[in-house]
Amino acid sequence: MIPLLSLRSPASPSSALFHFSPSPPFSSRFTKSPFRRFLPPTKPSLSTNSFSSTSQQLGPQGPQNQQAPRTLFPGGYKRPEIKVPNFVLQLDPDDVLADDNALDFIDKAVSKWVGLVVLNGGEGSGGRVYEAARSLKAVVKDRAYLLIAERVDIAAAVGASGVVLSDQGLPAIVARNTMMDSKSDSVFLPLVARTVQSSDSALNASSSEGADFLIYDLGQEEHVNMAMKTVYENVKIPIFVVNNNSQAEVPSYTELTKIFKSGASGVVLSLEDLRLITDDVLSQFFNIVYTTNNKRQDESIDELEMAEINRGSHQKVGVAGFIKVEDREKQLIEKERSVLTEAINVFQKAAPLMEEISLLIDAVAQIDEPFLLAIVGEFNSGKSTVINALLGERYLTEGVIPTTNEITFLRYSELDRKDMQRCERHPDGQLICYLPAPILKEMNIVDTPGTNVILQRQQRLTEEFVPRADLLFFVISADRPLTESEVTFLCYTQQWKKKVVFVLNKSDLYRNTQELEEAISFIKENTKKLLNTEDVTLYPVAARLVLEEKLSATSDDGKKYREIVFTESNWKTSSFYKLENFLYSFLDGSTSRGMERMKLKLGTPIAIAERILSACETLNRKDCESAEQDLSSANEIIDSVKEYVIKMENESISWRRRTLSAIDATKSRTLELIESTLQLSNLDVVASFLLKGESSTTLPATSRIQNEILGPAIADTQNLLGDYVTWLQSNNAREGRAYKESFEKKWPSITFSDKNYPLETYEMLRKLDELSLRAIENLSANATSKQFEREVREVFLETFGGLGAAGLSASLLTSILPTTLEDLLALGLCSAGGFIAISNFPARRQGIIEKVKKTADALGQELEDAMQKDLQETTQNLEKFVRIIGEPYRDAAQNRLDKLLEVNDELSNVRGTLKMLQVEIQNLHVS
Ligand SMILES: Nc1nc2c(ncn2[C@@H]2O[C@H](COP(=O)(O)OP(=O)(O)OP(=O)(O)O)[C@@H](O)[C@H]2O)c(=O)[nH]1
Repeated sequence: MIPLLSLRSPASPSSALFHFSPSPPFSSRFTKSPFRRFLPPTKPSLSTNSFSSTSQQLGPQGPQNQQAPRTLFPGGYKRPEIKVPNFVLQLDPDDVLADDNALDFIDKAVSKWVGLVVLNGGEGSGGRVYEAARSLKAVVKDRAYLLIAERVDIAAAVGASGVVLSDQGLPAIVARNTMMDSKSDSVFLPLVARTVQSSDSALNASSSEGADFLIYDLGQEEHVNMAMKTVYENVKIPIFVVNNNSQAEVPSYTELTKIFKSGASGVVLSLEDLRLITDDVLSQFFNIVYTTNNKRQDESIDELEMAEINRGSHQKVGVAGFIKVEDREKQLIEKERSVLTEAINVFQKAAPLMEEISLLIDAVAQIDEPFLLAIVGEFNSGKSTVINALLGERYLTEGVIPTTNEITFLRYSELDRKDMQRCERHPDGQLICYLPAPILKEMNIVDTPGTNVILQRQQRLTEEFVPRADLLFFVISADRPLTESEVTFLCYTQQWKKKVVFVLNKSDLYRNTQELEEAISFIKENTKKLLNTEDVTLYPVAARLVLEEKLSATSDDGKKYREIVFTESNWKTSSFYKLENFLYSFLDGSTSRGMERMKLKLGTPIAIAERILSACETLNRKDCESAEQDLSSANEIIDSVKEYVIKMENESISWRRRTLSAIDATKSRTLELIESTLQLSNLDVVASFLLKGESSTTLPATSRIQNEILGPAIADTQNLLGDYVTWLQSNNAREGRAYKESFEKKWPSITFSDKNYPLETYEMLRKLDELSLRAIENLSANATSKQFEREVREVFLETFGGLGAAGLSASLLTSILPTTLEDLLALGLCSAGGFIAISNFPARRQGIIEKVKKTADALGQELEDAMQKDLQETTQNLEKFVRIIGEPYRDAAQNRLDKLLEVNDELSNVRGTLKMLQVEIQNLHVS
């Protein structure tokens, strides 16, 4: 850790910019940090039953509802970012449960001003806290972070973002791990905040504890201003202040501004406080804050630029931090810049939410920056000591406990004294220190936090920094060569294709060269396998001894040290010199080592681009699959109407059968009646026709036909067909609704107003000509029975009309013969008597029977056709309806697929261009 010799306003409010990542990594001064965009999902997250299961959703608006892909960093976790300045709303369970309006108010508050909601869990009963936490979670959603104070169990149970621990509460690491176990599917690490009441505990919580932010209760501090100053200057995580002893009812606008200006990241408010502060005050406060911050940011950039100019322009000389570069190389750098700029455009199109793209943006912006050497390794391996030994001064703090908590960026600056340095805290949190060490004229060196520290934040900082380094010095401690966690970290560095030089530090711990050689060969053997290369560079060093030698050397620039190195054959010091030589040989672009440095430097952004490209390709492939799936699902739904049609056809068979069997039954009963009426033996009828003539009263059979057969049959059939029509219409309406719902449910992100559909769309579901009903509506029992009577009368008259009263006696014979067979006998007898006319009777009767049968069959056919037509009309209407409402979904899927395929082509082009660029870089040779 850098001793703050001339720390320039390190924690001025300018560091409290708009987003504060709890563990912000390095980012270039002039570009935004890539990790700033690790924002909490401020919009409601993607619903699981959305159109696709992957990143993009269908929609006329395009893929803006894209879900963030998991990060490329190990474990796939992101550190949640806390927006500052911000308000913390602190609530008791009673605030939430006892007050009916509270939830509405909280809803409004999180939509506007409040970024963090803390529910006090310490004192209330577990049940009430849980109940309140659930209600809060339902209201807050993902718009703000919900944290539960002191109750890790409840925070885990309700899926809260994290916990707030009191001064004496659970260790942060225990709370975080418990939360992580319960949130195994979350991309975001849980937040752990600590309530502190003194500057000492604030410092402790932020550094060794690894809390993500602090709630600082000023009520216990005697010298509030002094305590605040100490805390703000030394604590690098967001601090929200609360004054539980304050007499003031509610902080005024002036107070809020004062608190903010003092360096706090925000204020903790109760529900009551927040209710009393008007929206005007809050919006005014935020306006002022943002304006002030923007101004400060601009100012700080100006100052930094000035500092750059004052420092001298050696870093601007040359290209990409190189001296002696040829035109060819310059052209290559420009080419790389343009290729990568184009690649960035494509990546942003392919995966707009992939935060790592900003890594590439930064890398491209830094293409002209000096070579970046990062020293990585486990904590306590001696990273800071190695750097100090390289620089020849104890600039960085060394120690047996984790001492480097931040990314510390070392740059050259001409300062008056050799042991002098000037450090600045970058708005993103890392330290930039300007030192007068000559080696920094040619490269920037970065000290990173140890990788196997229990504080996850530090490990993440280093992991996130790795992609941007041009060369890694992997420091291994001689007392534990190549641990499991080192192997894991090493494999991670290879995901970014990093060139690694191993530095086996603390070699002085070995008793003899044999021990040293054994260690070297053990490390080399294993790293060769791990890195799949024969070319492993390893330097055994004893950095502490070298540093001491250098410090005790009298002359400048370590001349004495070099003399020692050359004169002494002590490997403990001489091997460090080899490491330095290796590094210095990198400096000259006209040598092959220097050229390798150039290749590494140019390779850094390309490796990042390749990694992002692979991620984009995977994402695009999945998205294409899901778009194809969506398209075929939409088509399947539309086509599934055919199955519905078949089902309806099948079901309609029974309706038709019922109708036909009703007609059949009527026909049979009518025929029966005809048979029984049209008999020669039916003397009553004959007599009544013959004697009474046309004016005779209606036959009993006629009224039976009308009242008992046709009347009820027609009414029944009309009802049946009425039911049939209703069945068709209601099925259509229900099915149409179901189709619409299934589209909406499957792809909730797509919303179409009904106005977008043609006017008659919904009408289609009801529309029906009702041909079947119309076919029967004119059928009258009265008219038909009259017709029947006429026919019967005709038959009788034609048969018996010529006999007269005398002839009738012959026919009396038949009065005792009741059946048709008997009719025939009667016919025989009568024929013998010469009554020929009677012989036509059976044929006439058969004629009527045929006629009735024909009429009934024709009616059956007519009804069947009409019913079929009604069915067709309804199913066709449904098909049309489903096509109309399904079309937008299908089109959206098709459009999305087309766009994705376009992006896929562009990604392939990027891959090709990157490959060519890589070949060109590999072909760079010393001229
Ligand atoms: N014996 C021996 N001890 C060393 C050597 N180099 C460093 N140390 C000691 O190892 C301890 C850790 O050194 P640091 O340089 O702070 O280690 P670091 O890797 O930067 O530690 P963090 O910043 O906490 O990750 C200190 O006590 C150093 O004095 C060495 O060459 N030999």
